[in-house]
Amino acid sequence: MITDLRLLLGPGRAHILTGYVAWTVLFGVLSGLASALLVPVVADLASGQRADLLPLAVVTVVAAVVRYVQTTRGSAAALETMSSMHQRLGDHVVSLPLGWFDSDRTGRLTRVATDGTVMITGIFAHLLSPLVISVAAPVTAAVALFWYDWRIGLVAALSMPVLALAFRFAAQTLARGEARNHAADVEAGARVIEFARSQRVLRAFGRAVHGYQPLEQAIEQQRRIRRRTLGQGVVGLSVGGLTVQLAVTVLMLVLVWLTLAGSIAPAAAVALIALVFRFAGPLADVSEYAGAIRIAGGDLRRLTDVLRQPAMPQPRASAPLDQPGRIELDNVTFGYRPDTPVLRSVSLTVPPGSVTALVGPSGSGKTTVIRLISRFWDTRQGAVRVGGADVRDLRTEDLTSQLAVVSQDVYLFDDTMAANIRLGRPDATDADLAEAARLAGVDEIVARLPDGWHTRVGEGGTALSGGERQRVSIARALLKRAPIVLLDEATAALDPENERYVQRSIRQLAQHSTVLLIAHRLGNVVDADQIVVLDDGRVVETGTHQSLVAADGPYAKLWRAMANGRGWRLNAPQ
Ligand SMILES: Nc1ncnc2c1ncn2[C@@H]1O[C@H](COP(=O)(O)OP(=O)(O)OP(=O)(O)O)[C@@H](O)[C@H]1O
Repeated sequence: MITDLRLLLGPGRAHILTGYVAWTVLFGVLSGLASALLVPVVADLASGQRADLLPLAVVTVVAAVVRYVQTTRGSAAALETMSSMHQRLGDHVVSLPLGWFDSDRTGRLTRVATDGTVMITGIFAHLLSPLVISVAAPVTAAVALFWYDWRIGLVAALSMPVLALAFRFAAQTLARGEARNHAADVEAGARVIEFARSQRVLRAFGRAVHGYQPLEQAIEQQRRIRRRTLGQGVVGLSVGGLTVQLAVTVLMLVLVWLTLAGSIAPAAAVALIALVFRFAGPLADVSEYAGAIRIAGGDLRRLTDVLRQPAMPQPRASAPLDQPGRIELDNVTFGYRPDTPVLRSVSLTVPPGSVTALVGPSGSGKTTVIRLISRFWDTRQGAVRVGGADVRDLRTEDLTSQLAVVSQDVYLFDDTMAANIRLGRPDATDADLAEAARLAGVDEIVARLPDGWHTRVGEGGTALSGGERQRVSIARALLKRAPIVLLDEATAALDPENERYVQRSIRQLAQHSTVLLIAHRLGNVVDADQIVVLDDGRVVETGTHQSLVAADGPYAKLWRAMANGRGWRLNAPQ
């Protein structure tokens, strides 16, 4: 756990944690010492002598001061860990390959990032400190028992490994149960999100009212696992508690025996009983704290696991972009999974300032090409170059400054229309914004919205249609004026009005930028300077529309299928 907390704090700040733990141990030792110093006081009082209270008073005052410092150090360490946690998570998540963000991991990340704050406060305030004190104080009390009577000290020392084993068993049982609970919670959470997201489909097929089986099964499984964990947790805690009781009983028996045998004076025996309870009292809590610490440790580990995920390697400085606007895939073989290649030895060049259309049947790898150029993933074989530089030799900010991406799954933030378009270039003037919006046909959408430019578009842009969202995304790209525009035309929005705007925007974009587009519209394919045909992850043809139709190869078949309204199918009948 300490390693995970250090990782969250980041390099150069681990001393905050070490300092806090040191102060906590010191406080635990002092409170154990204060109990030990009670022994002579009680013994003197029991035998009717005058007791010297000074050492006890000094240690108590010092312990109070140490407690104050320890608590303030604890709050500071908790605050520091929380703020650095969010910062480090944020910094790291943006450097992870997009392949990492599957729905399970995203759900888990959401959970750890939101629960993380509460969890870290809890670790410092309610777990780490009590646990350290509950161990340091009894250990000091055991040393004191040795000091007063080595035989009782020996029994206390011998009981410690047995107690440690019992606490370990309790902690492991609780932690194992919690890990099962967590997995069941994540599964149930993912199914709830799936249920909410699939409402449209479920309702369309009349399934919503009949219950959603995967969700019901996940909730039932969650309930079963929680019940089992609860039972096992009780067993674990009972074993820890009973072992402490056993240790106390043995200590008391030895003490009584030694007193009856005359080895210990009755007054001293009374004082030692107090010390035995001081030894055992905090230990009784250890199994509970240790269990809770293990559980929190599991949560913490899930949080730091995100930080341990290898980030996309970044060069210290970017390679020079000596061929601005040029895109090149050089013998690229890539698969999302190592055993299933999606692109096979793909080589293609998009000259600066040209419009290149990427066509091919569904699943042929067109979107994957765009993802590799954007470096959402790294290719394992071959090279992807942007502006003449391998994308792996460019820092993220330098690569993204070269690219504007208009994808099918346009994400709009729950902000105003203006703010969503300004994402392309935050410092754009109002006039530039209006011009980009006009070209992409967003001004028409804005005119229809109740608050015009100030209308919030809802999370994910739910207030707009698919075609309208893509127009907003094109306006972003127009505003950004990046040297390269990667455009994945929306198949879902093939209405003539959209088509008109997209074509006009592409013409406009082509004036300043290289355009690589995944084309689904006849007009954009015919007008392209170059057409690259992909089939099953391979480039099967390259040329202009005329040359490819004349060649009467795969493109000509595609073209005829498309013109006949049957969509892109390489094997469509001619
Ligand atoms: N994140 C992913 N993980 C695993 N496989 C993926 C992933 N994304 C795409 N694929 C697979 O890679 C192959 C190529 O997909 P890609 O999206 O590049 O094709 P496409 O030509 O753009 O298809 P479409 O025209 O239908 O969008 C498909 O078999 C697809 O199932």
